[in-house]
Amino acid sequence: MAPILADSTKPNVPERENYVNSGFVNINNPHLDMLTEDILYHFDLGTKTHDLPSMFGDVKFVCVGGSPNRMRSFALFIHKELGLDGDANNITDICAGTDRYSMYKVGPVLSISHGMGIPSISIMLHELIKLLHHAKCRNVIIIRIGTSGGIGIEPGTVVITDVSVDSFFRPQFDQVILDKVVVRNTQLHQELAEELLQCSQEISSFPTLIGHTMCTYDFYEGQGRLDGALCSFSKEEKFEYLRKAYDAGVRNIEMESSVFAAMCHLCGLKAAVVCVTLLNRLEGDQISSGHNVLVEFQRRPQQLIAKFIKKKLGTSS
Ligand SMILES: O=P(O)(O)O[C@H]1O[C@H](CO)[C@@H](O)[C@H]1O
Ligand SMILES: O=c1cc[nH]c(=O)[nH]1
Repeated sequence: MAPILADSTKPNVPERENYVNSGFVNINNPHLDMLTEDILYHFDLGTKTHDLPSMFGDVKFVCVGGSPNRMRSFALFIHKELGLDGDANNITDICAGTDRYSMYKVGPVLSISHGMGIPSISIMLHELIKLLHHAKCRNVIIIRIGTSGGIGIEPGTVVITDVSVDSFFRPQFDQVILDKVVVRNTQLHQELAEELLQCSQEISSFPTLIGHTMCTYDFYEGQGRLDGALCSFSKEEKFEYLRKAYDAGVRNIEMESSVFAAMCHLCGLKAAVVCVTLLNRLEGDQISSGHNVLVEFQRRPQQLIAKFIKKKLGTSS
């Protein structure tokens, strides 16, 4: 078993200490200075081929979510909400040269897809954080707008994560680096979470709460589902586990929040995770709501974030 080390950047320091770097993104990699060109391969962007400061220098909000279609819809929605000039339908995918991720820029808002699971979002975040650094962006807020399975709460509830926990309900992300496991802090920005909750109270058309989010490596066995191709536990064991999770403060389960929280924290990015719950896992495993209901649920985090962005920009009515 590889040794478990705490991250050298003191994972358990109060989060604020990471947000005092004049607002710039903290890149902690001395090797990058040695590169004559940095190629962001999965974005099809690079420091020699693109003028990143002029393309992205004004970005203040980055919204990420699993699906390319959702992130395009969000871009169209935010274009309308911010009352920006031009035809939103002309918004183009900045990463069209690769089919890994989709990226749309709408005024100060960047909307990017990250695929499913920790490895996929982690690759995206490495390149996104370097992009924000190369573009000299300052005071960026990053928010994951996703879907999740709820525990003991009404489907359609929006959960704002205070801390992401692992399958053992520990507030940590274990990053394997070479032959070591480095333990990283998964706390999200508390003030930002409170601000978002405040915004949700002004919308009030759907329930919203702050709670712990459990991040797993899998949708089926990893989330205690009885309906995967493989299942080695009983119904009773499943419910015992989900009840334990609930008692530990977990209100929803998804698959990216831990590495998202850890990487954003280390790089000094103010981050939030806002996920709608598609079902109550104490009532079932299959996502059986109709298409229209699911589409409406997925819009809830978008509505909340649009309200928040407008408020921040001072364009809220
Ligand atoms: O709705 P998104 O952002 O894709 O997130 C959730 O949905 C996927 C599983 O269906 C996982 O990626 C999970 O984290
Ligand atoms: O149950 C669910 C629903 C959406 N996403 C997940 O990861 N789990």
